[in-house]
Order: sequence, then C-alpha cells, then structure tokens
Amino acid sequence: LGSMGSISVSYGEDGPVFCGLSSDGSHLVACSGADASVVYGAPLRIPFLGLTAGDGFACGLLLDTSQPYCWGSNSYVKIGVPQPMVEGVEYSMLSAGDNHLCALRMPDKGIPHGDTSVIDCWGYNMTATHVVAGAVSTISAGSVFNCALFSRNRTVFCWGDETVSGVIGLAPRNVKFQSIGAGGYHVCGVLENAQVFCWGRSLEMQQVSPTGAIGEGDVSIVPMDAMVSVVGGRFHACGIRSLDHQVACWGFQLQNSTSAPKGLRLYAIVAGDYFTCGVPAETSMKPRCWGNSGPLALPMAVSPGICVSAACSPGYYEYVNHGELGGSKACKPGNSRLCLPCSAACPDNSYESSPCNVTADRVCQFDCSRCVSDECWSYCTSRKQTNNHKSMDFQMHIFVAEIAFAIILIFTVTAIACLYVRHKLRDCRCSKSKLRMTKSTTYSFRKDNMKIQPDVEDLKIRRAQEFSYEELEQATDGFSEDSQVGKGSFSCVFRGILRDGTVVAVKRAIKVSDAKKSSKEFHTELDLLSRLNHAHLLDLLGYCEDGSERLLVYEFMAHGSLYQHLHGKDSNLKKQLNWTRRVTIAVQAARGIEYLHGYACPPVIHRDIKSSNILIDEDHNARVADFGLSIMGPVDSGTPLSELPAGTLGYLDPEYYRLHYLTTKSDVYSFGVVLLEILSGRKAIDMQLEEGNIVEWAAPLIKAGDISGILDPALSPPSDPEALKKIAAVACKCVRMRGKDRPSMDKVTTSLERALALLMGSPCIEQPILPTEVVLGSSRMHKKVSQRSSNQSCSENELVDGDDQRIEYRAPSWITFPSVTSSQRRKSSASEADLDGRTTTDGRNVGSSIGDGLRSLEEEIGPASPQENLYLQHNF
Ligand SMILES: Nc1ncnc2c1ncn2[C@@H]1O[C@H](COP(=O)(O)OP(=O)(O)OP(=O)(O)O)[C@@H](O)[C@H]1O
Repeated sequence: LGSMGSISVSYGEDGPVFCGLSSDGSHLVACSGADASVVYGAPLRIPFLGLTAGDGFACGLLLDTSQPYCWGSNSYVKIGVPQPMVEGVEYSMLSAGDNHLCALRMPDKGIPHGDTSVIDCWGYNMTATHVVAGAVSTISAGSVFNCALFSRNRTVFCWGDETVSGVIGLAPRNVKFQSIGAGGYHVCGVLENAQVFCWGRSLEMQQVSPTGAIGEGDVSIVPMDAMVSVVGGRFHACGIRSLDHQVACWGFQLQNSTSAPKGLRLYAIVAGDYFTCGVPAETSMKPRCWGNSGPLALPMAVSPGICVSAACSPGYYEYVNHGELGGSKACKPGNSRLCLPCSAACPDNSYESSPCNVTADRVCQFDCSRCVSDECWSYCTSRKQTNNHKSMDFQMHIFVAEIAFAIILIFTVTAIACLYVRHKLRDCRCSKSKLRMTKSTTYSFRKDNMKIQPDVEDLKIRRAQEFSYEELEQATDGFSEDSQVGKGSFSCVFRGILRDGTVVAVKRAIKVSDAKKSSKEFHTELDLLSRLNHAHLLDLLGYCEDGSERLLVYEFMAHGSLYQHLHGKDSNLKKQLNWTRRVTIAVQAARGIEYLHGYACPPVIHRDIKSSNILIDEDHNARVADFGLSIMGPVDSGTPLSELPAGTLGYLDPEYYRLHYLTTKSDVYSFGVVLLEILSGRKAIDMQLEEGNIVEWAAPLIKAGDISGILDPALSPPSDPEALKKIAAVACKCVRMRGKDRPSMDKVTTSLERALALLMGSPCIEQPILPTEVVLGSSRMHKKVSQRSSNQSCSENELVDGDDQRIEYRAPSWITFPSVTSSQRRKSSASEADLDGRTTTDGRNVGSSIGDGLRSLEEEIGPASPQENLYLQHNF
C-alpha cells in the first residue's frame, strides 16, 4: 500500500514482511517476517532504487534498468519483471495495492505527446495503460485503487474500483497537497499548510473486518499536528509530525495491536494492512514496527529514503549516512542524493540553535528559563546536574582521593576473603567431582570414545535448565492424554505450559529396564545438545532426571512434524503445504543437517533423518529434531562401526545397513528420501502401493524424465516445473547406492537454494539465496569461523569459541532417550509407516522390495557375506 520508498511492508494470510534497502548505499534489499515467499524470494544481490509491497508480494524498481521487479506469491502479480507495455520503457516510481502494481513512466520515455504522464498498471482488474494530462510527481496505491499527485497544481486524481473503495468520487478537486499516502480504503495527504486531510470510507469498512477485532477511531478524524509525511494502512493512517519527527497514528487498529512508539524520532514510515514500520533517526537505522503481529524490532540497518538525481528542494536537506560504519555515501550513482524534510519549527520552550541547511536538519535547544513541558524539565535538570558536577569537580577530586585509599583497603580485604572462600569451595567441589568421575567411568562410550573432559561437560550441561518432575507434571496436566501431541518409539511428547506461561513440548521417555544405558544415552545427548546451535535445529530448554524418569523440555513446535503435514489424516494440512513452503522446508532442514555435518565440532551424523523428525514452528520454519541416534566422530572416516545399524525403515542407507559403514552420506541418503516424500506426498514405505519403497518407485521415473509422474497430486503443478525437476534430480543423487556417489550436504543445500530461487522466479539462480543470513544469522558466515577452527583440533578452547558464535544462532537442538537397537527401531517405525495390523504379508512385501534394492546394491558393491545375509533376513 502507499507510495514507493526505501522500505515496504507486505501483508496477507502468511503475515507481514518488512523489506528495506540497506543503509550502506549499496541499494540492496533485505526482508524479514513470516511470509517465506517474500523473505526468501527477495533478490539479495540486485540493487533497487525503491520498494513497494502488496498482499503477499513486494516489488522494487531496479536501479540499473528502471524496470519493476516483483517477488513473493500473488496470483495476480507476475513474479519477476512484469511484461512492459512498451519494450524497453523505463519507470521512475512504483506503487502496489492488494493485487496490483502500478508504475509511472519516466517523463522523457514513451510519452505520446506534450505535458502528459503515462502510468502502467498490472494485476487484478487493473492491467491497463493510463495517459494522464499533466506531469505526475507521485503515485500511491490503495487496496483496489490508485491516486496520482500532479506536480504543478499539486492536486490529486484517483482511479480504480470505485464500487469497492468508494475513494475515487470523494477525492477533493481543488485541494493542494505536498504529498499523499493511500491506505486500504482511504487516502491521506499533507496539505500545503502541513495539516493532514483524509478521505475515504474506512469507517464503513468496519464490517468487512474480523468481528470484534477493531478498536475505536475514524481515519477521517485526523490529528491537528503539522506533518511532513503520511502513510495509510488498511483502516488506519500514521504520519511523522513536523515539529519533533515523532509518529502519530489514528483510525482503526486491531485490538491486540502494539501501539506506535512514543518519544522516537523517525525519518520515514511505511504501512502494510495492520502493521506499520519506521526508520528511527538514530545511527543504528534499525527499523521499529508496531501494529498487529510481525517483528517489532528488525536487525537490519535500512536507508531512510529514496535517492533522487535533482538537488534537494527548499525545506529538505541532504541526508549523509553517519551510520555505525562511518559517513558512507547513501546513494548510488554518486550524483544522486537522499533528501529528507526539515523539521518545521522547534518545540515549545526551545529555540533554534542552528537552522536547517543543505546537509542537516535544524537543531533545537530548550530554553531552561522558560520550561513548561516535561521534556524541557528533564533536559534542563540533567544539564543542571552536569554543570553542578563541573563546579564540584575540584571538591570531588579531593573527595575521590580520600575515598580511594578506603576503597583500595576494602578491596584488598574483600579479595583476601574471596580467595579464602574459593579455596574452601574448591575443596568442596573437588570431592563432588571425584564422585562424578567415579560415576562417569561406567560410561565408557562417553569417556573413551567421545573424549569429553568431565569439567567441560558439566559446564555445558548447565546451559539447559533443570526442571523438577513435579513442575513438568503440573505443566502437562499430569501427562494427561489431552496434552499428548505425539508418540515415538520410546517416548511420548506432551504439550505443557510452564509457570511463566512458556508453551513447551515435554518428551517423556517410556521407562526402560536398562536404566544405566538409558542414563548414558540421556547424558550423551545432553552433552550433544550443548555443542549444537543452529536456527534449523530444535531448541532444548531443559531436562529432568528423577529416578527412572527422563524428561526433556523443548520449544513447542506449533505446526507439528512434516510427516503430519504430508501424511496426516487432515488432507488440508497437505494442501496448505504449497510448493514454496515445501521447498523452503527442504532448504531449512538441509541447512540444519549441513550444520551437523560441516560446522558442528566434532561433526555429528544424525542417523535418523525422516519427515517425522523435521518439525515446523509457528512461522512455518523447519527445525531438525531427534538426535537420539546421533554419532559424533570423524566424518567420512570409512571406519565401519561395531554397533548394529540403527535408523528407520525406508530411510536407512543401504550401504550402512549392508556394510555398517556409517558416514555423513548415510544422512544424505535419508534426506534424499525426505525430498522424495516432499515432492510426491508419499510415505517412505507405503505397503498399499505396488512399489512399497519410495526410492524404487520414484528414482526410475525421475531418471526417465517423468517428473510429473511423481509430483504430489494434492497440489497443482507449478507453472514452471524446472525447480521441482532440479529437486528431483538432487533427490535421485542423494539416494544413490554408494555413499561416495552421493553429494555432500552443503552441495545439496546449495542446489535446493537455487531451486527455491528458481521456483520464486529470482533472476539470480546462479547465486543461491541465503535467507538465514538476513533473518537469523548465517551458517555460511560461520563457515569461515568453523573452517578456521576445524584446522585446529577440536579442543576445549574451541568449544569456548563456539559459545561466542552461538549469539547468531538460536539455542540448541535435540535428544532422544533410551538406546535404540536397529530391530527395535525398525519394528516401531514400521508401525509408524502404517504397517499396523499387517504382519507376514507385509513382511514379505517389504522383503521383496528391499530385496530388489539389495540386488542392485550387490551389483555395485558385491554380494553380502553369510553373516550379513542373516542380519538382513532377521531385520527386514
Ligand atoms: N518439540 C515438539 N513440538 C511439537 N510436537 C513435537 C515436538 N517434538 C515431537 N513432537 C511430536 O511428537 C511426535 C513424536 O516425536 P518423537 O521424537 O518422540 O518420535 P518420532 O521421532 O516421531 O519417532 P521415533 O521415536 O520412532 O524416531 C513427533 O512426530 C511430533 O509430531
């Protein structure tokens, strides 16, 4: 909504997304918010002059070609460069409504005759070229209409769907505006005297909004303050006051909205439907947002306005970036500039200490002899204190010298006392640690194989909070059936609410007789968690070990597992997972696994990658869970592990179960199976189908180029299936028989990122998009640090370094409880894969389909030994 600016807010059912041009003068865009198609579709390496956004999409005016470029997902607005009405035409301004985009042609291009302006529009009921008599300086789009401001007589002209908007007929004819900002069903403008005037029918639109969600207020009842600019949301408007550059909002708000910040000076604002953001006049330039849902503070530094080639007009000053990196140029090319409006006057009781000039806004200072406002009082009081401090400086020096001696004395005494107490405490800890050391000798796996030093281990485990059994029992309503959200092979998962109101998932291990082993695994995994930290791994919040009870407390994943979405009873869930969401989930899960393989130290092999271990949080982001079977150790060492293979039927790497070679490529195989599930919507093993095993069914079809033969019939295929073809090819490579022929996880991630970019119509498919870099901090950025550290041995020091790195990631990840043998897990997973109630017949089916797989494996890696045959027969 509104006019083009350096910032934009898209909106829609997937939530608001803020996009902004970088403050460093690079003109590059970064987006943050809940709608993956807008966040991940943003072309990160293409410079834009300005941005605008609508329902589920954002558009920018390309700096180099002056063409519009859109991303996100909206059925009516073409993603990429909309077809120009005239070949090669260039534009100076864009504005986006709910389902359309309009662009103002550059004055010297494509103008048929004389003093006219040409505006091209695309989208729902809007695709047309409008030739307007008179030069237009600004265009601003509402939900289903547009307005243009003429540069000479400063009047407004609107067009679009009058029946729905009711705005066009109400537009004032001879009123002169400095600027305008269209909203959902209204337009506000700053008049020549800096007062605001709004028109439209947002008041009547109360009915079309969710019942009871609207607060009090009429958008036409405007504040009396003078404003420098104004923007419109769905039923509200906000403006920047001339006097102090603070924001004022009016009109309807959703009831659970956060209100506009007070006391904050802003350079620029932009509104989505119920969400508004502004760029604060601070050196950090990090946007602040308010309204309904969406992030309230954003980590990116953005530009406060768009660049123009003309000199700043009177009443404006040229903005110079004094950001955190120093005074860089705010605009490209060098002869363009960013003009911001001067403050109109100084607030009451203040006087102008320097006027607005070409490079700076006016500076105001309070007159402390005539204070009436609180702001003035607090300023003068603090200044008075400063002056008093100065006069007291000399006395202070003497005083300080006097007490310095006393402090040194106290410090010395305290230090001696502390050293004495520490000495006593160390004795005490020593005895405890001895006890623990004795205990830990029983955990030979951890002690001998993991090479973890006990005191480091203690330090790490302390990061997860310890809960009492009673607290978790209370949180989950006594582990009631109603609270249960899932069941795994060896644990039940409950939804719980902690005393402080945090919603959590509590994983309770089914009690096992082999308590020692279970405790071993519990500690191994707690230890593992402390090493892992990534945006796409599940966070552990705490644990409880009480007798034979083992409980783990995790962040609650509001949308359950990928398995539930793809294969659950609710077919709507499956449909909701459109291609963009599916591929986004694949990219995010791949990143989580890539982190385990390439960045965790020592590297971690998950061993149980499957769709039920990919959880989906409330923002629809994927989080890899369940490291219960994880093995830490040398990657791709090629050393066969002595343990029997473990994992889940249908996902298990044939080379691993056949030869017991466990490498990171085993996870790659399992992830390949997940990719096939995502593409086809089929389960990894589905005995109701002729080819029970998804790999044996899908791989030949993909190899034969029949991609449509495997795509999930629940979704209509995308207009351009190229991206899905690429993903199918990646999946095929992942499920190759030999591990060494499979790609590594970082290659898989890169290919998937490119496919996602392609799916969203990004022009830069050669450069993978890295949304995590924008939103959460990047695993790629960490690669450098990790690579540096991987050159050294994985020492204790590195673990400490790793702690610093965690700042950029979310907190850790996952655990499972008891030790799980392969046969146990396969039995249980077979039940998960809907094998319940089918015994011998299904068993034979599984055997035969796996047998085919084995035949091809044997062709590749030779026949199985008698012991291996026995093992395979027993387990499959
Ligand atoms: N943090 C969580 N938030 C919400 N739901 C969860 C969470 N963790 C697990 N679940 C739900 O509980 C189910 C069971 O999880 P669990 O990890 O115990 O078993 P699993 O991984 O599905 O199977 P297995 O134990 O056989 O590997 C999951 O499939 C998921 O639907």
